[in-house]
Amino acid sequence: METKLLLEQLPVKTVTGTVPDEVTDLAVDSRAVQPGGAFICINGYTVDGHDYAEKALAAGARLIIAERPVQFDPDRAALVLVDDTARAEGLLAAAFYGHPSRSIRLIGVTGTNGKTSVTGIIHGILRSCGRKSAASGTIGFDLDGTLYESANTTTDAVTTQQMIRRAVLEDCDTMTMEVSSHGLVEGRLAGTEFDIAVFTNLTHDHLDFHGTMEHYGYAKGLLFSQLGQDTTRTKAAVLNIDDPWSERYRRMTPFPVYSYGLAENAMFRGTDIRLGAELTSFIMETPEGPQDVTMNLLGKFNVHNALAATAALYASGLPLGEILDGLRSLPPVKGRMEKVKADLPVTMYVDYAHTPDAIEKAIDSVLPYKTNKLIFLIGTGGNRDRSKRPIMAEKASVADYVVLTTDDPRDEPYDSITSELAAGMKHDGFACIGDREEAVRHAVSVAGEGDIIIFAGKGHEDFQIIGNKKFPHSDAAIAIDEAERKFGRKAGVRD
Ligand SMILES: CC(=O)N[C@H]1[C@@H](OP(=O)(O)OP(=O)(O)OC[C@H]2O[C@@H](n3ccc(=O)[nH]c3=O)[C@H](O)[C@@H]2O)O[C@H](CO)[C@@H](O)[C@@H]1O[C@H](C)C(=O)N[C@@H](C)C(=O)N[C@H](CCC(=O)O)C(=O)O
Ligand SMILES: Nc1ncnc2c1ncn2[C@@H]1O[C@H](COP(=O)(O)OP(=O)(O)OP(=O)(O)O)[C@@H](O)[C@H]1O
Repeated sequence: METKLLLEQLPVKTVTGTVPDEVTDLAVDSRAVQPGGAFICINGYTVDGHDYAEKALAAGARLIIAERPVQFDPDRAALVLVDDTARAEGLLAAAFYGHPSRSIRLIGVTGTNGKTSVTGIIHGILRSCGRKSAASGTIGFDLDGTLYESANTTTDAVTTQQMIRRAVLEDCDTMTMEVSSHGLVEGRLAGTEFDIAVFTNLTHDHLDFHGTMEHYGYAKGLLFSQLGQDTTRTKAAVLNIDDPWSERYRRMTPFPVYSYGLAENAMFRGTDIRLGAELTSFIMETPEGPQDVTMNLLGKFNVHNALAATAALYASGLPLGEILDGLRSLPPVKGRMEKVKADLPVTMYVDYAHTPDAIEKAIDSVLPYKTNKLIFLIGTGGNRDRSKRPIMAEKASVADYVVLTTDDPRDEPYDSITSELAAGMKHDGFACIGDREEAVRHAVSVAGEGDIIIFAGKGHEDFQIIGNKKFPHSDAAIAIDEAERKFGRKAGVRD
């Protein structure tokens, strides 16, 4: 791309050195720099990208975008100073990749819980209708059925624009993105044009980063204000009427609102909900009248997620009949109240609940058909929001027996995590076992025939991060192994 055109995107303070006619690539990581490319220096939480400018130049960078002067040879490269390189990254990346978000229908999904689920439901419905679709988030980047790994729920701006561009080149008509509050606050989405913004809910999480719920709530609100003010465009906000924050988000955008939830005035409303161990049924009230829905997604929270996805797709113009056919045939979202497929005398689920609200919702989803004991295993990550730990255990106390363990302990000692969880327990029926494999085995060992066990916190993940290393880990595989041992029979794992 012509350097002149690229730099027109930015409020530039100064340009020094020899400006190349063209820039061949953009990078925020010196290790990814291509000869003839531009390197953007980001001051991160761990290191300062400005300290890697020299490496970037050695790798062939011809343009350095920085907030402060760095050493460079003015005959071989140029230095562009700006106020905020994180914002610059978004604007440059959007321009460099040809503003791909303008060439595709882009749906953004934000909220404390449910982003992965709603994103997966929208993507799954579109694909089941034979449409090409892309999705990005915690699970990775899914380009119409091919999954690529990604480092974050909402990736850095360069990666984000690259993904949208790939979706455009693959002729996807829609891309659905999980939008984290971190991503919004850090400007990872600067330069990204959303058509539809979806809000799931706002409850306690990430207060180590945002400080207060008020700041956290406003961070999520950025998605709605970033829909912009150009009302000649067909855009929409999809809001959960049961969450009080929706009223504030409604006021942040001039675009039409499609509401959903269980409250009476919701445009897409769930009533007559029947929760089962394998299926969920409900009536969906819609602008086209009531519809019967039976789906493989479990738990009341998934009724909310199904309503959100339906409202978003309806707002995008997909016929209601096609949306509901897709919803009815959708498999469970990976690792979200996903039943462990094994013929055993216990019913086991793997779930990703790692916030107080998600734990409450996961337990609520099995209470209607629980006949024996409910055993609930929860953990939390190390070196992250500690204030939620006792509240999580308090919510988990509704279960008959609770196993307190770790998700990704990182550098934090097991005991510090489990003891902070234990502080919130409301009864004595619990055990603290920091080693997650041992904890999973213990949960199974105390179960009797007819009991339900929920393993929460790791969901779809097949690893555990201990220290700074990833180790293979699967709650389901360990649970099946232990259950076979306990009940003295092969599990007969089903497809
Ligand atoms: C705390 C946080 O947000 N960290 C993010 C941040 O990392 P960082 O600031 O530590 O980066 P850094 O290592 O200091 O590097 C600074 C700069 O130097 C560059 N560098 C570094 C080394 C080198 O050799 N050369 C070089 O150029 C880096 O590429 C970077 O541009 O920037 C990275 C690149 O964009 C992110 O991957 C990383 O997310 C980490 C993995 C993370 O865990 N983030 C969490 C808090 C997060 O953002 N979570 C939300 C989801 C929340 C939810 O569940 O809802 C998310 O969207 O993922
Ligand atoms: N709408 C919802 N309301 C409350 N809890 C939910 C909802 N949807 C899912 N959950 C619970 O939250 C867990 C995580 O769900 P999901 O991964 O969809 O959320 P997320 O917002 O993507 O979370 P994360 O950003 O941590 O990946 C689920 O396993 C379930 O226990």
